[in-house]
Amino acid sequence: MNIFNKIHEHFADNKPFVAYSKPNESKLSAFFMQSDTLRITENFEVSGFVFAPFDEVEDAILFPKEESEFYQKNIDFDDLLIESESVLSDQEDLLAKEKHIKIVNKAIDTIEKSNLEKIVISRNEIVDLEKFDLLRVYKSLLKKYQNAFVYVWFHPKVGLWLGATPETLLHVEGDKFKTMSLAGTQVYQENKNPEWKSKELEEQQLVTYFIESQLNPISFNLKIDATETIRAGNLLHLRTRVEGRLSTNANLEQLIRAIHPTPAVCGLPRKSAKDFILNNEGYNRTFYTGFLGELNLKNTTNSIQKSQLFVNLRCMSIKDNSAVIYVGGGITKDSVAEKEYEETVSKSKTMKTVL
Ligand SMILES: C=C(O[C@H]1C=CC=C(C(=O)O)[C@@H]1O)C(=O)O
Repeated sequence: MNIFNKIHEHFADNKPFVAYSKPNESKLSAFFMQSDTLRITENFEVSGFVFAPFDEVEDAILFPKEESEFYQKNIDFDDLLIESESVLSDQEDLLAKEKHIKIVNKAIDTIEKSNLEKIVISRNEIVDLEKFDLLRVYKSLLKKYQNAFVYVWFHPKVGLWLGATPETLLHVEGDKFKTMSLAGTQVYQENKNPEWKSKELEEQQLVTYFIESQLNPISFNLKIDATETIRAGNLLHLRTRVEGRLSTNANLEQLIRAIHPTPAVCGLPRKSAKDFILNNEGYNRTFYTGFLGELNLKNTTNSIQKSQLFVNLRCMSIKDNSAVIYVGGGITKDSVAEKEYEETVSKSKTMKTVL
């Protein structure tokens, strides 16, 4: 059966599934579950697909490999036919703007008066939908964001999520791993070379330093590449790739817990930034800024176990007839609250343009 029909059928039958395409791969993979029993993983030792929340005290949901039907298909996403997209009216919610600016100002104030260097402040935006056609929206995401990890994830007891994230949390194969420091944002402009200000350069550098210092005790041969500009839809970010080998006395769980959540989604120092977020954002991020992806799947060519995890950014959950879009940005002492709000507006367009 066509993989899209299978997604449609599974969703109509209210059964759990996930479908995804990895960055720059013309391939769609999917796990289809027969049972809707909610499975979780605490130590990341099992094989399957994991969907983990921002706050590690909440459960990471697992679609176990052995309980799912795994599908994979090569698809040229350029060839996908998409019915015309509806145009959403772009009305600004002034109350939401005021609220975000207020929290950002509080974060700046707290940074100035404490040892906090960075806090990622986010908000959610609810968009009413006249109708929601899952396949149309998912196909639009696949076609539009081919260099992202593009997914649709559903569990009847949890909800429906879609996203197109530019950020890798971890790729692990045997003892080799890769990760990245991704932060700093500006709107992409055609034929214009990006210029980065010190606020963005420092904000991203903090993430790189954090990753390096967290990985040093559990790895060796750590290699940190030069920082580059990457495009993610209508935006540009700063990215530094990091790779290394995991020490023999360390495991995947330690690796994940060492770097999640990075200061690209939480802040620095991690614990105080997280406390600030939980006490001030005023909503539960749930799976936004968590991570998701393949966990301990066997590479068919060399039998080595492989995990490919991505940070859940540029995402939305769908509830009844509305989309909840999640957006945030890194706040430092040099932030200007109004600009930070504008940045979240730009980030919300990644999802809004496909609705
Ligand atoms: C927190 C988000 O983005 C992160 C990733 C890239 C750039 C970011 C920034 O410039 O603030 C954020 O750290 C988001 O998209 O909601």
